[in-house]
Amino acid sequence: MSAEPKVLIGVIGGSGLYNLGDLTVLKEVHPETPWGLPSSPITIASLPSGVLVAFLARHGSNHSFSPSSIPVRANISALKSLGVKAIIAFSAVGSLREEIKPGDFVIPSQIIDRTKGIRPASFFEGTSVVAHAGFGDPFSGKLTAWLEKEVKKALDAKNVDLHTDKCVVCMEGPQFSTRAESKMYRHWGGDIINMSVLPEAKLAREAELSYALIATATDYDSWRPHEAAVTVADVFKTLKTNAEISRHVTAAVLTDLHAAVEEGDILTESIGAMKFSIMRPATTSEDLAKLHYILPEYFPAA
Ligand SMILES: CSC[C@H]1O[C@H](OP(=O)(O)O)[C@H](O)[C@@H]1O
Ligand SMILES: Nc1ncnc2[nH]cnc12
Repeated sequence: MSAEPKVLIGVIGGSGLYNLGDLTVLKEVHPETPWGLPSSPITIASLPSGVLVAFLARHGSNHSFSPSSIPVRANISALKSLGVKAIIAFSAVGSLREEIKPGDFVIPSQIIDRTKGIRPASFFEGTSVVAHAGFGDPFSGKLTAWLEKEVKKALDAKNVDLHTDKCVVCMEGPQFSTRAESKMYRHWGGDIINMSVLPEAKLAREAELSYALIATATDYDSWRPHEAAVTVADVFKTLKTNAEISRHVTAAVLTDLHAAVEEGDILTESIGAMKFSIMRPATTSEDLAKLHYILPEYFPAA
């Protein structure tokens, strides 16, 4: 009897990327988690190599969730419940640098948090548990390094530029930034801006999942003097091409990434990341059951 194929990699699609193209869809699941339902049903699909991938549309299949109302805890916990160990998240971003042109791809290494505290950003929120995850390096270093090499090869074939080691500013939205804010983010060291890498990256860290972002630039935000400030119409201009290139990237890298994840080294930073983060254990059976769903190693079944 052969073992069930594993779904080790989750892909989160952002604005414009609502499916991974013509992969073989095996099933769709929509698990009810302790934090509710994910944004959309999760598609389990097979690559031509037979490798399986779980795909989730961050804003829902019809883009029904605004960035501030995405059920991120449900999304991350649902992916983990399927056995996912590493997440590749795609995001449409504004560029804060002249050299990052609309149509370019960026794999960032840092985040500046400009969300407004209205998004639930921890699995421990509302429970008796107090925990503090390390977040100095908000993306998985090993996964990012692996992607930098392999995504570059895939993009070279399409003549698309890749920028690495950049800083993404995550703003609340839904309105875009003012010109003054956009200029300030450049002074702060921001290179690109979006509305959705947080709390996704924080929750992936708490769930001990490896997480990396592949950002696709759509516009120059609002910092350029004498140029119009960004509108959704600008974003739409490159969204379709960026989505096609994103599908090319996933088709090119996911089989080898699955092998690398299975081999294990990529996961060594994320697995065990929460081991010394918990200050106060669960004091109620409800909290224990809830957190067992996301971190069974530290919250064993009663
Ligand atoms: C459509 S412009 C603003 C919207 O686009 C980005 O979405 P995602 O990161 O999911 O690709 C940005 O973060 C905003 O949510
Ligand atoms: N300029 C911008 N600001 C915030 N999120 C974005 N997503 C795409 N472009 C953006």
